[in-house]
Amino acid sequence: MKVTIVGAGNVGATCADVISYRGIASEVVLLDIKEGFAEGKAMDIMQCATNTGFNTKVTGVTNDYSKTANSDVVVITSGIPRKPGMTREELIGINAGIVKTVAENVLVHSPNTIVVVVSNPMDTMTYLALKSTGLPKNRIIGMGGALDSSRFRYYLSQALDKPSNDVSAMVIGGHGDTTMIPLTRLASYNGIPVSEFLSQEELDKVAASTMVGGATLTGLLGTSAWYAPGASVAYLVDSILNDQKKMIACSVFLEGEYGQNDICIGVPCIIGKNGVEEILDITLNDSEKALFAKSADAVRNMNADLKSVLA
Ligand SMILES: NC(=O)C1=CN([C@@H]2O[C@H](COP(=O)(O)OP(=O)(O)OC[C@H]3O[C@@H](n4cnc5c(N)ncnc54)[C@H](O)[C@@H]3O)[C@@H](O)[C@H]2O)C=CC1
Ligand SMILES: O=C([O-])CC(=O)C(=O)O
Repeated sequence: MKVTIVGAGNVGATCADVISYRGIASEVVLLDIKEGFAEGKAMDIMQCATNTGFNTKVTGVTNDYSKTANSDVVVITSGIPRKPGMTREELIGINAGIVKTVAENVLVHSPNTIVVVVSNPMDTMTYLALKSTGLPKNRIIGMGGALDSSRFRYYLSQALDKPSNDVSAMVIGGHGDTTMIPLTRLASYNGIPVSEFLSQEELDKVAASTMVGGATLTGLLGTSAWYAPGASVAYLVDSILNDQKKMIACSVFLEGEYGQNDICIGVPCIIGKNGVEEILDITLNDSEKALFAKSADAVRNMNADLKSVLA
C-alpha cells in the first residue's frame, strides 16, 4: 500500500515517521516544494529502520508528482502553520491556493486515491478540495477530530489522574478554537460517565482547554504542534489502508446529517478501505444541537471566502 504525503514539514514528516515505524504502509512518498527538503526527511526516517525495525520504503521528492503515482492515500499537509496569537482561519489566504493546486496535481497521477486534508483552516480546505476536484464525498476526509478527541482524552485523563487510553471521548464540530464541541456528556472512564468523578466546573475546564489545545501548543512552541497531529493522521490512514472501520470524528461532506448541507465539518464516521463508509448521525441534546448549528455557521462563513478560489 502506498501513501503520499504532500508537505514534508513538521506534520507531514512526523506522519511519515509514524506510518513507517508502525508498518502501516509498504511505501511512503514525501513531496515538498523546498528543494531537497523531502529527500532529506525521507533519508533521515529511513536511517531509523534498523533501530526501530521497520521495512517501509520512504522516499522524498521535490515537486515531482509522477513519483506519487498510484497512491492509495494522499495526505495534504502543505501550507503555512499559524504563529502564536493567530487563528487557523487567518491561514486561508495562502493555504487555499496551495491546497487547490496540490489536490489537482495528486489526482492526475492517483485518480483513485483517498485524500486526507490536514492544512488549515482544515474544514474549509476539505470543502475546497472536494469542490475543486469533484471527487465523491467518501474520498475526501478532513483530519481534525481525531486530534481534538485525543487532546480531549488527554485533558480528561489529567483531570481524572488516570491513563488516556482508559478514557473514551469525542470532539465534533469545526476544527477551530471556538467551533469545537467536546462531547462531555458522552465521555467515559472505562464505560463509567466521567461526571461520576469530575464536577461540572472541572468538566467545563477540560472542555475549554481542549478547544484551545492547538493554540496553547502554538504559544509554547512558536509554531503549531506536530507530534499528535502526525500521529492522528497516521491513525486515520491506518483505518483506511487496513480497512479497520474505526469510528473517528472526521470533517466530511454533509447532506442532511445533523441538519446540515453543503459543508464539511467534524462528525463521527466509520473509516475503512472506501474512505468514509458511514456517517453516524447520533442524537444530540438541545444544547449540543445549538452548538453544532453555531459551529456550522462559522465554518460556512469561512467557506464563503473561497468564492474567488473556486470561481
Ligand atoms: N488539521 C489539523 O489537525 C492540523 C493542521 N495543521 C496544519 O497543517 C499545515 C502544515 O503544518 P506544519 O507541518 O506544522 O507546517 P510546516 O511549515 O512545518 O510544513 C509545511 C510544508 O509545506 C510545504 N509546502 C508549502 N507549499 C507547498 C506546495 N505547494 N507543495 C508542496 N509542499 C508545500 C512547505 O515547504 C513546508 O515544508 C498547516 O496549515 C497547519 O496549520 C497542523 C496541525 C494539525
Ligand atoms: O493549532 C494549529 O494551528 C494546528 C492545529 O490545527 C492543531 O494543532 O490543532
